[in-house]
Amino acid sequence: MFIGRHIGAERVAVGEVVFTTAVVGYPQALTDPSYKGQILAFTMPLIGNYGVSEDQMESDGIKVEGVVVFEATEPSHYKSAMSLEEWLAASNVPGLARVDTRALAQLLREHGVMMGAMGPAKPHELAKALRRSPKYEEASYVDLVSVKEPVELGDGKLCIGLVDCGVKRSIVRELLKRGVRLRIVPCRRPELAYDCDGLFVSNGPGNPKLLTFLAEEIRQYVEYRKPLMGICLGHQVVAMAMGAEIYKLKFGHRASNKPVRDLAFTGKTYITTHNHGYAVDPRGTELKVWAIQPDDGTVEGLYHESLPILTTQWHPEASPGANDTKWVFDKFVKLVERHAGH
Ligand SMILES: NC(=O)CC[C@H](N)C(=O)O
Repeated sequence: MFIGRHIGAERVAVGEVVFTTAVVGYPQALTDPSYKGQILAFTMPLIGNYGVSEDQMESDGIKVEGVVVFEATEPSHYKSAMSLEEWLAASNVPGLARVDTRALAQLLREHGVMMGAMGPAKPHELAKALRRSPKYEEASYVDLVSVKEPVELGDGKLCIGLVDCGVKRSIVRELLKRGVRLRIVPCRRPELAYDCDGLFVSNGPGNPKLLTFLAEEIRQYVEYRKPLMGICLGHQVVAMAMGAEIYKLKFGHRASNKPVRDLAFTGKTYITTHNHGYAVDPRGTELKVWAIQPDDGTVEGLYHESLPILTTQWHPEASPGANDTKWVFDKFVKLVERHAGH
């Protein structure tokens, strides 16, 4: 039990408690749909210094269930529209401040991530809320953050279909910047984009093992031998489609300075942004590993020798984080161009 100062919405939240060691980028993290179902603790002790503005949002609003910080600071930035506390209150999301989030991170590192409840309530009420809530691994979140109907964006010649499991705005921006047309389709209806020149499966929340319906669809798409890319949840789903196993990491990778070693294309080690609790074991499949996380050997990138498949477990769009691996988007768009004969 951690006791702190209640901030934000006056209500109880339940979710899987995870931590990020990112130092800046809290507006992007809080609005990343991949965090749906999770309570996010920041080990960086000062959160809120530069307030909140629309251009930092990765979706239409806060997606985490609850926020844990040491100090929720008052903003000082010319673009800031409101403080972290005001934003949480306006978004109906509870927060907990004055918590030793580094001690919380150590606890999660030792015992692994776990479900938690937080809010202005008595311990037994929180315990009850926790008991009543479905477990993170068993709950399906993608439908809550996917588009309901297809959306077309951009006006390039090349068309890329984007299967939306909760895509970050910065991924959409990176693809559009490269002059393509995007057809964003609901995660349950990927076939609406099969006639595009390439297919992209987005990041997203929850346990990838619950997405067998999507992996099955992607397996069929692979038969067309058209370009296919996945980021994070998308990487996991593409790997599942090719027969890979998924396992859960003890406490995940959530940071904006994780190393990724490129073993195949550039031979360099990059500083990258991560937000994943699950990982892929591609042994026994036709997929080849092109990138790993050197600290624990986690598979971070996959490709296929004869099919145009490219994936990353980390977030090359960064946001928040270093822009060192944006070239992965160039690589995919070139692949799509080549296959489309442009
Ligand atoms: N950012 C993501 O796409 C996260 C994928 C998945 N929910 C995981 O935790 O591993």
